[in-house]
Amino acid sequence: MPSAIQSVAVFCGSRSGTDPAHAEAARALGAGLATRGMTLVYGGGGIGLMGEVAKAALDAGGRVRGVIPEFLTRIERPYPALAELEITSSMHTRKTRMFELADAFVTLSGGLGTLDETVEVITWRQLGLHDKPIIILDIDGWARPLVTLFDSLIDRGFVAQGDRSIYEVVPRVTDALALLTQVEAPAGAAPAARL
Ligand SMILES: Nc1ncnc2c1ncn2[C@@H]1O[C@H](COP(=O)(O)O)[C@@H](O)[C@H]1O
Repeated sequence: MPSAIQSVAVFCGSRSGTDPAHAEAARALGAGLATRGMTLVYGGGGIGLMGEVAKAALDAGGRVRGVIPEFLTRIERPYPALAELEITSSMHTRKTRMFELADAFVTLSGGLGTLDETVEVITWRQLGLHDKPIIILDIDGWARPLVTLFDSLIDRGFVAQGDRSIYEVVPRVTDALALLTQVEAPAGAAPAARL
């Protein structure tokens, strides 16, 4: 039975980028999820946009669940006030665990790690392993080159036309939050063993 979205994995940068709009968006997203009663699932770090989104969600009284591989705890420094932090043995188990904990995914601006996480949940949905909503935020034009690449892959016949509907691209945090309150959480997803 589909139900309301209760937990959202946010993929975002371990750096904050050059434009303060990215950090503002991270804070708005964290606070917005918290005030809507949605749990934030994220990579557990206390740095960059990851730290901003977690702090904002916690400050707004939200539930935050961090998932970080042991080797990264010294680099991405878990957010100090985080009560719920799972430490995994590898990047792969981190990604699988974040996938399991989330009803939906939101990509905020970030670097290569953010790209990897985003493309992975898109491809898992393309392969029919899940039906969870995927929202890409285009803050300060961050997502435009990515969307252009995806569209080019469709135009060149490497990706099916219908796969364009796997993800939504929105310009504002308020649009992402509105979508999350409208869509339903899918009934089931692939067991971790299939990921
Ligand atoms: N290859 C990767 N797969 C998944 N996640 C990764 C990978 N490389 C880095 N990450 C994590 O993603 C976030 C954001 O990284 P940015 O490169 O700053 O976007 C961070 O937690 C990385 O550990």
